[in-house]
Amino acid sequence: MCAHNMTTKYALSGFSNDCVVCTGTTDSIAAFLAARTTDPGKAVTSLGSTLAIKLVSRVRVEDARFGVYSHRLDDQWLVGGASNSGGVVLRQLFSDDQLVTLSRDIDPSSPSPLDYYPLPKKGERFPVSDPDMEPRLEPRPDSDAEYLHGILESMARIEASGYKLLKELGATPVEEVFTAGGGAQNEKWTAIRERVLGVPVWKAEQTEAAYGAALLALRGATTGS
Ligand SMILES: Nc1ncnc2c1ncn2[C@@H]1O[C@H](COP(=O)(O)OP(=O)(O)O)[C@@H](O)[C@H]1O
Ligand SMILES: O=C(CO)[C@H](O)[C@H](O)COP(=O)(O)O
Repeated sequence: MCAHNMTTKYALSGFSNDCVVCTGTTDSIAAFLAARTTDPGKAVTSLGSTLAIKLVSRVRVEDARFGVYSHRLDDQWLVGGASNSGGVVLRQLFSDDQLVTLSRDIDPSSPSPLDYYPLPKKGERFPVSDPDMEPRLEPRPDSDAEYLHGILESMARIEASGYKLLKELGATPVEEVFTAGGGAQNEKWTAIRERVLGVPVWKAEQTEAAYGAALLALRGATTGS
């Protein structure tokens, strides 16, 4: 983080001379910061266009074979990765209104027998790094609600594989997950994920990454570090 007073050059663009500019961060780190959790074992899954996980760990973990990397978070580490699965696949198949109405017919306590690997196109980054992986979204049942249930459950399995992989690579095991992004609105999906992950899963109080970016800017502007 850093903060700089705007120079005359930028003031010419319409900003005042004392406007403070702070450098930002990526969307999933910003979403993590928005959730305001810092204890080891706490994590934030961002269910936006993609599925990104960030776990607070005492141990730094890096493994390019699986698309796993760490960012420093004060004296701890934010470890995780980003899957190409996520909301963009849902948008290819359903409108946001359909996601709401179809989800009403899903019983999250009942595991879906459908096994997919939902990707928008060829290629996965994490928890498997495979540029040639093909999307798997067949067979499609007659019922759209059953189809959505199978897709949400399959994405939950990808998320669970991600957290399991981080543990196997030496990260602090996940104990609790907060959710950010558009998918956080879906309570049925949250319940499915809680069953599949085996740890408590909550919607974060602030689900917008922009809120985390604003917190970061506040810290940069007030401490200058
Ligand atoms: N009710 C819902 N259930 C599950 N996913 C949803 C729902 N409503 C919207 N989404 C998904 O949320 C995504 C948008 O979330 P957002 O955080 O704005 O994504 P991003 O900023 O990464 O593009 C869309 O891809 C959409 O499929
Ligand atoms: O897929 C993404 C954006 O579309 C992810 O948010 C991004 O790859 C995650 O990056 P980082 O881990 O550095 O926050």
